[in-house]
Amino acid sequence: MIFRPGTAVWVEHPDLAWAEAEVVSTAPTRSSAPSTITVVLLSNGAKVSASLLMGVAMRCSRPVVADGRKVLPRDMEADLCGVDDMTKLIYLHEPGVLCNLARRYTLNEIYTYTGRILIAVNPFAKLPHLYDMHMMEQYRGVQFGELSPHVFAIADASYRAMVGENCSQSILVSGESGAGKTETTKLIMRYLTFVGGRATGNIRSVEQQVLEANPLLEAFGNARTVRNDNSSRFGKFVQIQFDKSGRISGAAVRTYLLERSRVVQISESERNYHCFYQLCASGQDADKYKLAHPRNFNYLNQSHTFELQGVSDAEEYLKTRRAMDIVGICFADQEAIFRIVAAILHLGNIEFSPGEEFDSSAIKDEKCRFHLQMAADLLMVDASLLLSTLCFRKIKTPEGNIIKAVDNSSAVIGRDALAKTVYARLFDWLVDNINKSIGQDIDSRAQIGVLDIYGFECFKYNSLYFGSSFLEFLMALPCVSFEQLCINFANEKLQQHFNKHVFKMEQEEYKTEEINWSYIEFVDNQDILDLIEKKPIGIVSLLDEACILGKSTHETFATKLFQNLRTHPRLDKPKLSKTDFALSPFAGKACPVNQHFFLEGKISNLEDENHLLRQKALNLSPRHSRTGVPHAVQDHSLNLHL
Ligand SMILES: Nc1ncnc2c1ncn2[C@@H]1O[C@H](COP(=O)(O)OP(=O)(O)OP(=O)(O)O)[C@@H](O)[C@H]1O
Repeated sequence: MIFRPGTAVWVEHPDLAWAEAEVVSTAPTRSSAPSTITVVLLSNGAKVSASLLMGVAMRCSRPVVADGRKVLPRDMEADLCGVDDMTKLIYLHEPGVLCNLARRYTLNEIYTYTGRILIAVNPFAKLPHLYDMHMMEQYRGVQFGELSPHVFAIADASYRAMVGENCSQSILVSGESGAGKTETTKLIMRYLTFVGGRATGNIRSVEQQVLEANPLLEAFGNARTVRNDNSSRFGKFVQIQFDKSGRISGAAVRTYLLERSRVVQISESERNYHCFYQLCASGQDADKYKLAHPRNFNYLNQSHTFELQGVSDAEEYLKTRRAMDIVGICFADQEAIFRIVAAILHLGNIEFSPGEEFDSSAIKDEKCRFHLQMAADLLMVDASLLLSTLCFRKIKTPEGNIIKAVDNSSAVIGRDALAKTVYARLFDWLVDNINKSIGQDIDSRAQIGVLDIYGFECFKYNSLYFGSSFLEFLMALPCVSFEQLCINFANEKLQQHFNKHVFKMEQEEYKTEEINWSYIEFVDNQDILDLIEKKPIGIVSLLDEACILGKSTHETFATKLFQNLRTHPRLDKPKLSKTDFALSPFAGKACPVNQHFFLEGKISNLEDENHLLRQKALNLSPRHSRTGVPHAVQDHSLNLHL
């Protein structure tokens, strides 16, 4: 593209993302430097700062100097109402796409296609006419693309492909927190039950059953974040199964990547999982488990947000109980579930002080002893055994086991690891029960899977792990956890799947069939996948190795990482740090900030879930049930073989 005076352009803008502009003049280009051009903003830019545009002060309608690389061509003849498929745009670049979506959004058109991909812009308003029965009737069996873009069209296309090609289908719903993934997933399920509804009169439909299980999944898997009061902190794959005649015959819910770190660590203005607050507000049940206001519990009071606007936790508690009834969880199991929730809160209040011996720990005071006793009683384990499990570790050697005391911070890490694991197992147990209630068809002919999973998370800093000494710094960050690495890795995998099917395989086929086509360039992210997962030298393998070696530190890990992978184009070493490393993910092109994985404190902490808990497995065995805890709960949540 040659920019001449008068050329219509988009110019990157610190507040608006992109602003409409027109080229005034171009500076002479030297081959070594990017050309700079002078443009005039077309909008009233009185409040716009020009600091990002080469730092030159800018005022309304005055020419500004812009970095030539941040100026993109603008289609002057683009339809003011936008186009329903982005592939019709003359310039398919970021400002073109955003402008098209914005134009359509102002006309209440929240859906737009990009080929077979549907982009949904969250309306944050109820649009019942978009999803009523009449709308479903309209989209039924209609060729994709014939009607306006709609989530029902996607669902219909996959249903018809499943029936016509006798082949299972998947729909991926991705986006950042609050984008509307869960709502979209529900709409897809509603449409699928509309076209493939079970021909049974009074049996609750699968959609109803999956939806009825939602309050339960949400109570244990959703939390308030800075972006969404009811953010799902887990990925979900709903499989709707169909029989020979295309009728729904069963369903299953699989969950992924529950954000375990949230159980023990929350940022300001966020909340822990809803169930903790619900139980604290439950009145008699809270008294029974010696619970009080959330501000009294370490796992809840790291943030000062205890309530949600317009939500009564006491009422939500009753709804959760009702959902448990619907899903068929008996009263005894329900009691056991909430005992575990209460136990986790008490566990979090167990604090340690230095023990008498060097590098040892002991329970801090009488108050902590009370919480220890409560946690042990609720988990039905021996209190002194629980304490010694937290304050000592067992090291296996060829000569036999060695029992070694651990210092305060290690005891805290062990405590938190225990809380996270107990919670994660409880969540898995709930999902298993929901699946039993919905009923799966193991003989189904084909299925449609809907994957609702968080998109790339790009915070200023994503932490790989942290030591307690680092906590204050971390509290200031929007969100930090090892899980972000896993989430982004999962998204890289999905991107690779997409690349493989949309670009690689398609183009291979053209080649085989000798079809004349022009090769489409795409960013292949295989190299970032290799960087993370390749064995024996990849980030995960090196981390595993560091965890096995007891003496690893962040420095030794970083040294090893750069020794082995320094030349990898996706790995960067920030200049001013010995322990940071930065990855350039697939989505990094769109993110101004690379993801930094801080490695501070002790890397041996990385043992937490795996190694340390395996150690504890040797120490802590559950006491026999005194009050007849149901087997199912013992199997899945109390008897954790810690
Ligand atoms: N199609 C829609 N129509 C109306 N409102 C919507 C729609 N999609 C989303 N919303 C609104 O946006 C809110 C957030 O949506 P949702 O919970 O689906 O986001 P999400 O992408 O699943 O977020 P998270 O990843 O944090 O769980 C919803 O509670 C709802 O108010």
